[in-house]
Amino acid sequence: SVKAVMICGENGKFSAGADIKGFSSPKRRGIALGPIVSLIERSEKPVVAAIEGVALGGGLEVALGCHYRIAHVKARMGLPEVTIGLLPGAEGTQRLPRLVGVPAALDMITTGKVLCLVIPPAWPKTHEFLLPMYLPDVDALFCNSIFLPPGQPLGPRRLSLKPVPKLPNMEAFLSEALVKVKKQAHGCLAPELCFQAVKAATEQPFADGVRREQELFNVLLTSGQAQALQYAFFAERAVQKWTTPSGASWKISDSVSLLSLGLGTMGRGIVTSLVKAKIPVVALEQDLEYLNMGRKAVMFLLEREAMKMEQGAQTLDFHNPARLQFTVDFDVLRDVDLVIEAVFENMALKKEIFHKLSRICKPGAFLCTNTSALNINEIASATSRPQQVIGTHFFSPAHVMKLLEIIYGHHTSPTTIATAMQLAKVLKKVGVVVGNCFGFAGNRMMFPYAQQAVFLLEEGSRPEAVDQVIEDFGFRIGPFRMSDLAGLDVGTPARQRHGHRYSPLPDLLCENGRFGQKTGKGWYQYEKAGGRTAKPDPWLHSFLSQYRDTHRIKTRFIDQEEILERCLFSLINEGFDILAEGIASGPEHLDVIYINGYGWPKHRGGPMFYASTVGLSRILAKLQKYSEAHPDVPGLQPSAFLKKLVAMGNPPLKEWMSYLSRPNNKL
Ligand SMILES: CCCCCCCCCCCCC[C@H](O)CC(=O)SCCNC(=O)CCNC(=O)[C@H](O)C(C)(C)COP(=O)(O)OP(=O)(O)OC[C@H]1O[C@@H](n2cnc3c(N)ncnc32)[C@H](O)[C@@H]1OP(=O)(O)O
Repeated sequence: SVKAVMICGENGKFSAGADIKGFSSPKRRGIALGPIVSLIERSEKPVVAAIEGVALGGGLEVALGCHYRIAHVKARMGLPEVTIGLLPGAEGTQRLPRLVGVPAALDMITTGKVLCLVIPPAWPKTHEFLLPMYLPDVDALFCNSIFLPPGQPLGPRRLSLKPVPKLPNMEAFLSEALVKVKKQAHGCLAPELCFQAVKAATEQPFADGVRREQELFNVLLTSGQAQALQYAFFAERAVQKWTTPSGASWKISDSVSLLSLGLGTMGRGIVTSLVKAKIPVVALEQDLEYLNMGRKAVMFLLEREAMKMEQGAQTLDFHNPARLQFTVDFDVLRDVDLVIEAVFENMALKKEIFHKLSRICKPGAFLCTNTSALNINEIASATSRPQQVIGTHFFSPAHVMKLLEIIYGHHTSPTTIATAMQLAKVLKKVGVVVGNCFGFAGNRMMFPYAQQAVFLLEEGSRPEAVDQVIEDFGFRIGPFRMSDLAGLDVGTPARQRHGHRYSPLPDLLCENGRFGQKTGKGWYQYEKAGGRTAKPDPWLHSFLSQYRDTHRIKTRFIDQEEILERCLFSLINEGFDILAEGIASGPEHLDVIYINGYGWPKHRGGPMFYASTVGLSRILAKLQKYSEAHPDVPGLQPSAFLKKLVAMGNPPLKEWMSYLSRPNNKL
């Protein structure tokens, strides 16, 4: 007597797919979702997927096995398996191309993008894939009347029986698509295997395509990359759950106004990201000329962001002074709830400004400083409210980069930390709370890495060789290309200083007018000042030879293994010191920082996860070897905490912190 079956989720959500934890569980059992989806599709009774909330991964694959799909206007759908190192393994790579065509299916499956419904102008309107309809309107009657004219056979509704829509130039399209997928993958395996599975749909009958999908799925399931990406998925969520023991929190609502002080590169990005998050913001500069320059730059960024968004300009509403205001009048400080200072990295200037802020701002206002290395306690000491002072280290470009490093000082209150975490959430950034030390967690780990890269040049390598190794590892950009991009005059780096090895190379390049991309030459040469295409530079090669001759450094061939190990192991080594000092609450925090702020390849799970996969004993042995060869480089001397973990038998990463004898977090 059943006329039709409707599958829906509970609590406003269809399904987020398979339980990701299950993939790495030792008790993993082969629960095959594909045959269940096939069974649904073979049903003689019509089956409708009623999608509300999310239909992701295996959830969407179930919907693809149904004969009809209807979706709530706010539904989000996608096959994000690639982002956790897998591919849709329940026949989704074979059904989706049959439904939406190869180009759209490839795009969804190889990127994992999650789609929202685009409501057509003449809504309501039917569409093969997405029929926008509010769920309350859906009932059995609706199913009968709209979908099931009496006697209509279900055959044409079964996707597995449909051919994959042909393209006039399928072969050429696929080879071009493969080049694009490989280029964007940066060494991650899953996008290419996703591609192969979809390609199989274009070449083989459905059943054979499914077999190919299963083979490829199993390759990924057992790969280290899938484990790394799934670790990163949970690590990102765990660090954001950070709370103070008192459970302090503070909600940023529409009635809160924020002020960004300083409209240089960082200030402009910060204002843009606040406006994007629809927080009322006042942008303050010290002088009218800088204000006007800053205003122009912010407006340019906002126009560009609005163009990327559906109905962006109206939504952002940035011409409305209630939303965004520019001023040189410090009196506006009296009314704002939170200030983000983003002036130059100069302690004296910052202290002067914080003294002023503390005098003018209302008593409850929070004072954030955007700094990448300066001492939060010293800045806070210039105020009468150190408990409300906190570091918010944005990454450039601030309206794009996801990381917000949040630094608490000696006196910072839990409420202030909770406020900064809430700010990160509202800005759709990943907030990671760390303690106060020079460079905090991220840059502190970056220093030994950058230092090793320069030492390798002194000893015989070239910028292009070092960058190549690091980029082959999966970083978007190697240390020298990064240095040229940021400018050689930005950053810290006599061959000996305080008894430790030090390289003057970056300074010498600056003295030769080589500041990086902005001057058209740095570690590389560029087509013009401001150019982007790095070319190896014979001038630099001969400069390096002369430098080695002057300092009597014997040039030697340095292989890829040494380049990689000296750069990455020194960075990881610093990470162990940071954990031991309680600057970060756990290895996941450092991994999330590196993935979201420094371009560490996510499929390697972050530096500390990577260390756990390489094996701590191996890292220790290599550091010992390199530090014996370079006794004047402290960054290569193995961390005591690393040594302890090796002595304890190399415990799994989630147990590392339990080997520290004192509580690692003052909060
Ligand atoms: C039992 C398995 C055995 C395997 C044997 C092999 C047999 C082969 C079978 C093949 C079948 C393949 C099926 C399919 O192709 C594979 C998949 O479906 S993989 C999963 C794909 N889905 C996703 O990647 C979705 C990931 N989740 C999200 O994108 C987001 O979480 C969300 C759903 C959009 C919700 O976002 P938010 O509202 O912001 O909330 P959070 O992100 O904070 O999440 C809340 C809470 O839920 C946890 N969570 C979310 N999704 C999953 C998930 N799929 N599995 C497990 N846990 C999930 C998340 O971690 C949070 O948990 P908390 O931190 O609060 O503990």
